[in-house]
Amino acid sequence: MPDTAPAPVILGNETGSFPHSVLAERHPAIIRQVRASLPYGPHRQRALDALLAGCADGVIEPLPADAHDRDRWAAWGLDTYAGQSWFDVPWLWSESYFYRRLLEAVGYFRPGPEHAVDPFRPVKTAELDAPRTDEELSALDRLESRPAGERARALLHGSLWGNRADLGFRLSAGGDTPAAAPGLVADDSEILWSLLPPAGSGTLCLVADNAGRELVPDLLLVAHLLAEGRIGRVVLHVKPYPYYVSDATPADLLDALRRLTAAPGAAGAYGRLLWSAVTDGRLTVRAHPFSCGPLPYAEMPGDLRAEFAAAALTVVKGDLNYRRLVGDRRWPPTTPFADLTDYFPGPVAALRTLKSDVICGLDAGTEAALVAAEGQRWRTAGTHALIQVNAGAGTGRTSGAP
Ligand SMILES: O=P(O)(O)OC[C@H]1O[C@](O)(CO)[C@@H](O)[C@@H]1O
Repeated sequence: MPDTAPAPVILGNETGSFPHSVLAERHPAIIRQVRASLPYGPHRQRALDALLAGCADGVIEPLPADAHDRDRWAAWGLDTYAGQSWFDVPWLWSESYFYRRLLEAVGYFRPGPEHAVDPFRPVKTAELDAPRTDEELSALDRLESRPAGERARALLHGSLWGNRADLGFRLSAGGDTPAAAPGLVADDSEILWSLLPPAGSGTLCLVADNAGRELVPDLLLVAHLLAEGRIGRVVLHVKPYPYYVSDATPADLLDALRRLTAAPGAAGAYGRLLWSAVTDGRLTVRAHPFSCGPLPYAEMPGDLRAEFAAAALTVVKGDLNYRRLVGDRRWPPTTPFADLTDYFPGPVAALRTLKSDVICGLDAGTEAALVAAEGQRWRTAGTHALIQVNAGAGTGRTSGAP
């Protein structure tokens, strides 16, 4: 980011701010939801009690000495932040560590009956099995007769707006997804398509966000791109363990694939295409530890950097990934997206509905209109979305143009 002075890092210590409400209200609500979803024994209940008490006024505790990932978290800053208030360290860091502590409390990484039991699985499967998912899948049949360009656009928008299906978000948004959206605050979709030309044989990296009703449309988009020959290969990056309630793990991907292949009509055909793409190696899955890391992508490790560098395009889905992509800071909203993503090793696109304060790449008129209509609520309400692309990332060019 050559000429862009770093903006202040977002912390959670301002009472009344959105980050503060996530730490003070949403995290306790998530703990309550987890204990209502699965019957944890007394030992786990006590650990959840301790985490709940610590969320309110405690300090960040280190991981147990025998935790398998203690060194990794030390490298990610735990030794610096342990002993400090959850509210006084970077918000991105404290949110991420909260999920690691939650998994510790429920014994996710420990030998025993709770080992690898996803505490969020009941809510994820309820969403995937909901009749609404059937309705969304059957809508695909109507799309089949439309021209390829129209189908592509619809599937891109399905993947984009699927990002509203975030279960953690709904815990504090009144129990349902926000009302239909007025539109995009930035739309670089033409540049995105130019990076995925017809007869393209390149690799698409898709950094997934939520499982269920977001992952399904992501998969449909990917299936379409493979079927139309716009890409030769897809690498789907998911989380190695449960995270931010609804983030997709490898198990969630299998659930989504099974859901699709069992569906009638066009959805089933897409599902079978994806199934064979997995079996013949055109669709591969990565669950890199850094995907659950508390740091911005600017600090990604070399192996991940090399993977993204080799892709024709990396599509980064969702709000959390956006925060990690541009840096979880109070950027002036007109800061160019390209300036903040130039460090990325190859062309990169963000598909995101706006659910936290971070924003960049707006033109001044758009920002002014949003503020005039809504104050600052547009930043967090989940009712706006964006498609931003930096086609020159990794080349030293700072423009969005290819
Ligand atoms: O599922 P998404 O789009 O990443 O959204 C999750 C978002 O929810 C929050 O937990 C609160 O907004 C953010 O921390 C995060 O950015």
